[in-house]
Amino acid sequence: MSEFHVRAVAEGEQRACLEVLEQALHAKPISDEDWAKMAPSWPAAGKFAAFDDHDTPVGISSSFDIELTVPGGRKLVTAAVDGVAVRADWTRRGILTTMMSAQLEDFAARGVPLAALHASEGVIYGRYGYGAATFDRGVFVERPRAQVRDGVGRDGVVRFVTPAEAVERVPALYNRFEGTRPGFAARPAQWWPGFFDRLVTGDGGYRVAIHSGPDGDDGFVVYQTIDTRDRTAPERGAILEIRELHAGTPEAWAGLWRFLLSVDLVSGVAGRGRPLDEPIAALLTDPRAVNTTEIIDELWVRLVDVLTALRARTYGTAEPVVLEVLDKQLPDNNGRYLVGPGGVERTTAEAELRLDVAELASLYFGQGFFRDLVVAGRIEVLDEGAVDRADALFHTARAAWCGTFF
Ligand SMILES: CC(=O)SCCNC(=O)CCNC(=O)[C@H](O)C(C)(C)COP(=O)(O)OP(=O)(O)OC[C@H]1O[C@@H](n2cnc3c(N)ncnc32)[C@H](O)[C@@H]1OP(=O)(O)O
Repeated sequence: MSEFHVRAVAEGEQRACLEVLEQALHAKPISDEDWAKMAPSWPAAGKFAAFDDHDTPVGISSSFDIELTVPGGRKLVTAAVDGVAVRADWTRRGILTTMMSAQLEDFAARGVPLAALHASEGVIYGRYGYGAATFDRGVFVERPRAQVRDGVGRDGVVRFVTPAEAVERVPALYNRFEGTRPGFAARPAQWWPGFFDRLVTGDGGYRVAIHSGPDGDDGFVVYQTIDTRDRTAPERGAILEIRELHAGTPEAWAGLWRFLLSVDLVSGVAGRGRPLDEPIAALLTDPRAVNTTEIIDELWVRLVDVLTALRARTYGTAEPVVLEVLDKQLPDNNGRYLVGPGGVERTTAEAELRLDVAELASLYFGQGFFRDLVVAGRIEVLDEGAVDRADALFHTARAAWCGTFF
């Protein structure tokens, strides 16, 4: 059997690595035109690949640095892991495992305290210390029933912009939002060409509309319409599918929804990947016009440096708890941590709860409960009183949401 070796991707090898990814994701081969758009978002830096005996790439794992807002509002440098794939004729030989090790060691050596990714499947990343940490919601709003309440979302103006204007204006607009929501991602310059520009200048028929309030532009939406009408059912209308909707103020958010629900010949507005606590039902006269179509994990998070990550966030009011963390890949993280509202430190005190770093990661953004993972046999309880304390410390009222795909 042929052997593989994993190394950093060299300049000029990116496109061949992207081909591995596109094939594994069952996408079309990348055209020259598409590559020209993608290339700025696909530098060699931050990529590890597996190569066969002929130095042909057969696996790829990529990342770039972003900043994520953690509970309490601080921003933490995070390795955004994207573009992970192994060619179908090379799977289940340990290539992903080798690439993940190389990548995690690189993050640790560079002092990057967090890593995050969107998982294609739920069974892959737990073994590398990642846990599902934020969640999002699919919604379908039935347009004929959906009346926005009077007196909200009326003060601003919504206007279409051309793809070229969107490419020029939206990044600066987004960067002004400065999210305080846990999970919010500051998008680096590298992110925009391959994700946003490619979307709005491509042939998917996406429209971009910007909302302006009293202080200027303060929100935007990217959507496409899918016409489901035919001669036998003309009343069916089109489905308007939101791809991105971000707003800097509640009024801008309400104004954008008011606009979307006003578009004619549309029977429903659908959105995937929306925040769990987006108050669409509260905005409408008939809350039953809003249907939740799915709730699914969004960001999988890895605490690369447990102490730095735990220290970066704030905690609720409760007596401190002693957690013993187990980390097979990054053993420097092994040990006990005293976590309380006053701060976090390493300790030699007796452990009260013992858990793997993946379980801790899944609770880090304040979603989910220690109690649930105890019930599921995923946290060892050494002191029963610690479970409620840990939940009071870690859980956050506001739903964590990233809203940025990578
Ligand atoms: C962040 C992102 O980019 S998400 C996108 C991920 N990419 C994809 O889904 C593209 C299609 N899939 C693939 O390219 C590959 O199957 C990968 C990358 C998911 C896995 O690569 P492989 O090289 O086969 O993984 P590797 O051999 O290291 O497997 C390690 C372990 O995970 C298990 N595993 C890996 N992938 C899967 C899977 N999709 N389903 C179930 N188990 C899996 C293996 O069985 C193995 O288990 P073991 O240690 O008990 O033997």
